[in-house]
Amino acid sequence: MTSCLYECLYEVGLQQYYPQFAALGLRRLSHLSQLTMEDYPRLGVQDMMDRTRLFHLVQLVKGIEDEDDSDEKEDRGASTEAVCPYRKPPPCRQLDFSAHSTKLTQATRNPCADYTHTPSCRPQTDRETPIRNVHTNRETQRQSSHTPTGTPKRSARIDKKTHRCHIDKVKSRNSKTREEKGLADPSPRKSRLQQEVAQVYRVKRTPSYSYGLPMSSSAFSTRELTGQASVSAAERIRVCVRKRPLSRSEERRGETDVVTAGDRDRVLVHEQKEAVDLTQYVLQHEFYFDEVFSEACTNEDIYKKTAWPLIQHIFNGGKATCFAYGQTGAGKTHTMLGSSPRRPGLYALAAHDIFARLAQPKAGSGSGLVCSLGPIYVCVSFFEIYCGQLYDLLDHRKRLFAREDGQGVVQISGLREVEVQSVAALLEVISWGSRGRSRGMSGVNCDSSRSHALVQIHLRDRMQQLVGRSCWFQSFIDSLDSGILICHC
Ligand SMILES: Nc1ncnc2c1ncn2[C@@H]1O[C@H](COP(=O)(O)OP(=O)(O)OP(=O)(O)O)[C@@H](O)[C@H]1O
Repeated sequence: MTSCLYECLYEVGLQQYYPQFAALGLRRLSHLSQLTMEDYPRLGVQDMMDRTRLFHLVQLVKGIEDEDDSDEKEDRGASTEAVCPYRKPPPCRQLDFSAHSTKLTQATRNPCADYTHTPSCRPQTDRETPIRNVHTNRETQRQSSHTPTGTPKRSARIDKKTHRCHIDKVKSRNSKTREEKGLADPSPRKSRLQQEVAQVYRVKRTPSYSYGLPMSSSAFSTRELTGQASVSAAERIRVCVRKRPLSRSEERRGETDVVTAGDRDRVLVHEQKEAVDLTQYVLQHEFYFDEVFSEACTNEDIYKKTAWPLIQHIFNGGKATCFAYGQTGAGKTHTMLGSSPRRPGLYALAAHDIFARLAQPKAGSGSGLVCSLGPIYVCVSFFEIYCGQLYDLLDHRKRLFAREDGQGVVQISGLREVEVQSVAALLEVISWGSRGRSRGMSGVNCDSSRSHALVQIHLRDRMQQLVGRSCWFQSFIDSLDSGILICHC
């Protein structure tokens, strides 16, 4: 660890400070171990990110020095232990999860070290349980190099890589020295950095913890009791989650996937955290839903479990709503419209089923549909809510108004309804209407729909009476008597 200070500073993106380091006589990597945080301003390191990077680098150098020291002590034999009264205990963060309060974790103070291990001030709660060190160094590197929002953090990325490289260099130098001295190679020991893996804590569900299904929900209690994700017929609103894979551009940017679609009803969100002593750890949140679809699921899988039962419901004279909700770029359009004609979305799959059902002989009576007045017609309307205003997408974006009728039911006055007689016609109407939607570019989606869209498919008898209705929302919800909420993440 004699030189390569510039090289190391360069690796962590701090090379611009090298002249100040040199001016203050810091020319070797080993000199960094003398630095304290009070020295940072004198070196011109004011920026918070740069301070963090420098801190990590200094800790690394100290770790390597400690390792060298203990290696040498081992080489010299146990008798030398008596010479140094301060045998350094292994670094150990004792996290006390029994307290509810904001009791601070106190790291073991090392009398030999020339720095004080800053106590972590992460609030301790009995909802957080350390589970295991799940990440290898490489995984930790991936995890820790990103903020929870996925922004790459150069310092952390560089840290582990550079540090490893230096550990290897130092180790090879040490072993050479040992060989020269004729000493035996000590048993392989893991370096401090190699031992440094992100702790994962899972947030446990407690009565006051209300993520996911309400604890009062029948599904929740059934699941709790039987351990199964059974769905009771009485459940009228189901909430499902679809997780999309990282996009190519996200992968290119090296972003981390922080969501895991667990079992069929569970989602895990891995929240990257950093304690004040800059220790990285991961807080895992568990969320429960009626159904969880992983990135491996197709639109067909989702349709079968979500929208298909709704179609059966409308043929029994009911009203149903399918509401796709999620932040921009989460995959609502992908689910609802599909990505290509060969990979249809929920609209198309539903349209096929509706017309297939209508084509069945005695569709009305056989299916339980109330259609004593003869054949049933399929009518479509399509409008959007943009900046608080309603626009008819099937009528040249005509401005619409929501009004309450005598029964207190909200009606969209002036909304155009188009009768369709085939699947192709229905899809053509939807795709024609979609072209009129307000679009824009968002941070994560270059072709982002900037409005809330609402497709309604009405089944009417020849007296124009409504005998069944399905609504297909993207982002917007209305009163519904039965429905599916597909959240996207
Ligand atoms: N499950 C998925 N599998 C593969 N790619 C997906 C998936 N979900 C979304 N994508 C892709 O992600 C990108 C954004 O998806 P999409 O346009 O559907 O998002 P959105 O939620 O409708 O966004 P916005 O609200 O901005 O319109 C698209 O390129 C889409 O193909």
